[in-house]
Amino acid sequence: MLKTYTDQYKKASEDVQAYVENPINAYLLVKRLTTDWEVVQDLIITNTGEEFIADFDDLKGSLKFPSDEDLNGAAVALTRLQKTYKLDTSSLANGEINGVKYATELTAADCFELGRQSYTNDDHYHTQLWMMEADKRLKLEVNQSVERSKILEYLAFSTFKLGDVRLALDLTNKLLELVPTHEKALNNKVYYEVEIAKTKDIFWNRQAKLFYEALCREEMQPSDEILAELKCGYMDNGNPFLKIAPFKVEEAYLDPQILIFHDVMADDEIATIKALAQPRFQRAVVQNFTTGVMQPSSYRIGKVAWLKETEHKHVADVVQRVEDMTGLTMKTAEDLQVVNYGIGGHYEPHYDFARKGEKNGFKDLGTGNRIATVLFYVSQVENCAKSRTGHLDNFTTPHCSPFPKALIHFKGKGRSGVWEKYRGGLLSIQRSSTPGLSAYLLFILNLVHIHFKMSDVDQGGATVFIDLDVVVRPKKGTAVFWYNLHSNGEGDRSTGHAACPVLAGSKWVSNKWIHEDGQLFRRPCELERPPPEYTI
Ligand SMILES: O=C(O)CCC(=O)C(=O)O
Ligand SMILES: [Fe+2]
Repeated sequence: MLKTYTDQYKKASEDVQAYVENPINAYLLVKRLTTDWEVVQDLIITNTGEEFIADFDDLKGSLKFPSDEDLNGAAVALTRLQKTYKLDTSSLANGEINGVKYATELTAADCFELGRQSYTNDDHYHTQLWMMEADKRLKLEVNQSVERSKILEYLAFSTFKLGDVRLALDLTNKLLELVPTHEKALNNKVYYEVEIAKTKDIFWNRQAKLFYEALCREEMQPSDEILAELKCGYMDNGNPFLKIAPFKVEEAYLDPQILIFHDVMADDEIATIKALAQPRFQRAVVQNFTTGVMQPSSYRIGKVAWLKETEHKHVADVVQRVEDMTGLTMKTAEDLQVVNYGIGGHYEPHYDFARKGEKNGFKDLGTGNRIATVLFYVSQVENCAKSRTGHLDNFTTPHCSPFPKALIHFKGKGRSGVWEKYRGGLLSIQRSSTPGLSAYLLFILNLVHIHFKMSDVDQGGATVFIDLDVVVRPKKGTAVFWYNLHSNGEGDRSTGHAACPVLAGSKWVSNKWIHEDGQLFRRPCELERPPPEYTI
């Protein structure tokens, strides 16, 4: 303890002005004279006589020591600087600012105190950072400057406040290993366990949010192995009309299959859809899982309108196209939903299907659960596709490989399609070898040289699949298709997805939600037995 003071004193005396101008030193100096001083005082009290203590109290009175408020001020100043200039906690604790060593190293106790002060200010983010640093430093200290249990107590609680209940429980368990009778920890443990049990049902937890945000910034993507398997080409699904103009399709993911269809909504259709939707837009609502009530929520910010096929030929044409694209009947589908997001508009991670235990689900509709989604991009978020290059600049998946080595079957048994090679620069079509419903997929080889690169995020608003690391950028006239349910009717939990906040401009999409009823002979069976939808 004494050494800490003499070291600090020596350093400060070299150049008093320079010493206190540094925020780390300023904090340390104030700390030595507040919380640390109390320890000194305690030491003296236990070791010496009354007389000295009287002198000591006089001394403290006359010298005007910094108060707890001063300490808090110094700590807040340091964390503010840390936040503004993104200063790394470990470097600060080493006495460094932006790579330059200015000050004395902090002890575990100094870091702990910074954490404690941050905690007093309800700044759980910095509490967590500093408590973690304190814990790290403590491991290296011979004479431990603070008790680990104290660090863990704050760390666990701030971690809980930051939303990571599981980690909070973990830390609390560690604390209980050290102090099994720690009353607060025992209570918190029970509380955290209950919270975890409750939130099992809530898809929207902090972890999901972190993935969602990272995906929106395009910081993640599927592994190279997965990307290498993705194909793109032309598909006519065996539909005679489409032989002339087959769909231009690419895979964004294989299992579950996510397909991107290009040029499936014409400009005049888009104009009609926008014109019909505009006057009847209403704030988007979501269904409360427990009560079944439709209500506005901060997790979905946008405006919504519904269009019927009977209203306009263009709407009917688009719906017919969905049938052609998917092979699924539209008889039991919901009306076409049009959504408009303004700046900051978004839809946080969710499933399109009704989960087990969800109140109401789609019971009113009486057509079963939402088996599949076709999501049209009715507008392009400005500049979104600007950096894509290549012959087929309509393909948005940057990694799709145009040259399959073998014929790839459209996933599923019932409707087997074939990715066909393009030989010697000519298109060739090969009929699927599977009898019954057949599908065709034309494939262009050799001539197509796709050279895509991931660009910086331009204006946000992508659709992201948070378990798969798939990012689909909005592109006018394009649609994404995926099955929400396994072929046995169980919800596919890997289809969790979200609409990233729009950074600039406005984003229009249109959903066609296809339902289970009537699809028995239309949907291909899955090759493997699907996993059960885990229950809540
Ligand atoms: O707007 C998007 O990108 C996704 C919308 C969506 O997931 C939904 O409306 O259910
Ligand atoms: Fe959705």
